[in-house]
Amino acid sequence: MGDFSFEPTGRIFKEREALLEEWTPDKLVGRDTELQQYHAALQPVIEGETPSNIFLYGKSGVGKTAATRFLLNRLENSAEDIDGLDLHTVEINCDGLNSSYQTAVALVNELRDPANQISNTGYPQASVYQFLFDEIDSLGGTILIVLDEVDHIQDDSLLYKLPRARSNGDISNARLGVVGISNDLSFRNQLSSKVRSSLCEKEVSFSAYDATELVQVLRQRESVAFHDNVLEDGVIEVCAAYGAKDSGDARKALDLLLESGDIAREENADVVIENHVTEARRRLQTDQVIEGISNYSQHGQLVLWALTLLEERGETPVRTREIREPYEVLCDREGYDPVSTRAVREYLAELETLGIISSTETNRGKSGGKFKEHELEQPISSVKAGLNELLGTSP
Ligand SMILES: Nc1ncnc2c1ncn2[C@@H]1O[C@H](COP(=O)(O)OP(=O)(O)OP(=O)(O)O)[C@@H](O)[C@H]1O
Repeated sequence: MGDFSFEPTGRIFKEREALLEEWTPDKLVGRDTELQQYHAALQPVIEGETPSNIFLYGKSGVGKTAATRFLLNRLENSAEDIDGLDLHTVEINCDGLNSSYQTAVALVNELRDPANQISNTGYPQASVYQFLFDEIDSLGGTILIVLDEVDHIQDDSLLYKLPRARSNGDISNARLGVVGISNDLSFRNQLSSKVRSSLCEKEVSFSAYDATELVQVLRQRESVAFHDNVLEDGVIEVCAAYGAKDSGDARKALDLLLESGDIAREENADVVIENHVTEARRRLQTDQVIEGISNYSQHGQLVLWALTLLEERGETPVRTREIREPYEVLCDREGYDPVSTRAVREYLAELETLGIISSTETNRGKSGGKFKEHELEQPISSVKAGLNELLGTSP
C-alpha cells in the first residue's frame, strides 16, 4: 500500500448493504408473538370492515417499524386480490413535526399531489383538519395512516380527532384506521383517557430481543451480507449477547456486526473473529460517548473527565462533592472558572441519561441524609478516547 490508491478487494462482504438501517428483510424472525397479535389487529381491513386503531409500543430497535412495513406490505398484496377492497396506506414519521398542526399539514401534503401542496403556516388549525378530511374522503376506500414516533406530537388534538373522524362525521366516504408507534413507554400513560381509548383500541407490545432472538436476526443477515464461512464460530453469538445487554436492540446488534466486518476488512483479514467484535464494540462505545457529549459545554466534559480520573484510581463510586476537587484542578489547568456544585450535579444527571455514567441514590435516613454516588457506565478506554477526540487531550 502506501500510495493510497483504491482497489476493490471483494473481501468479507458479499452485500454490505444488508447490514444498513435502510435494508428491510422480507421475513421477520424472532417476532412471532408480536406479529400474530399485530396480524389479528389488522384482520378487519381484509374483511372489508372498519380498521381498528392500533398502538404499538416497545423500546428502540425492537422491530416495530420493520413489523409494520412487513405486515402492511402483505396486507396490500392480499388486498389487491379482493374485489371491492381499495386499500391505501400512508406512513409518516412524526420526528421533527412536533405538533398536531404540523403533522396534519404533512399528512395533507402526503395525500395531495405535488402541485397542490400547502405550507406549514398560514392556515387556521380547523382548515388544515378540513383539508385532511377532504383528502381522506376523496381518496375513499380503506385508509391506514401510520404515525411513527407519534410521541413527538406534543398536543393531542390530532390524536383525538383522527381516530374518531368517522364516528364524529368528519369523514363519510372512507374507512380510516390509525396505527401509532412509540418507543416512549410513558407516552401511552400520559394520554388523556379519551384519546387513549380511541387511539389504542388494539395494542401490541414489542418486547426487547433476547440473545437467542438476536442470533436469529443476525444469522438471517449473515447469509446475505457476508461471503460463506467468513464469520468464525462465536462471532454472531457475541454480537447477540452484547445486543441483548444493550437493551435488546436489534439495530445495535446489527451495527456491531457491520463494524466488526469493517474492521476485519481494514485489517485485510479473511475472516471475522471475536477480537474484531471486541474492537468494534470499543469503537461504537467511543462513538456513543462522543455523540453524547460533543454538543455539551466544556464544563460537562470536564466533569466527566474528573470522574474518569477517579474511576482510574479505583475510587468510584464517588459522591458529587468528591468529583468537585479533581474538577476544580482541571478547570484551573484548562483556564476555566468552575461552575457551581448545583450545575455539576445537573451535568452528572445528563451524563446518566446519556448512559455514559451511572448514579445510585443512597438514603442514610435522618442522620446521613440522601446522596448520589457516581461511576462510569462505559469502559474507561472508550470515555478517554471520546474525551481525547473532543478536547484534544485526555485524562
Ligand atoms: N425481527 C427482525 N428481523 C430482522 N431485522 C430486524 C428485526 N427486528 C429489527 N430488525 C432490524 O433492526 C433495525 C431496527 O428495527 P426497527 O426500526 O423496526 O425498530 P423500532 O422498534 O421501530 O425502533 P425505533 O423506534 O428506534 O425505530 C432495522 O434495521 C430492522 O430492519
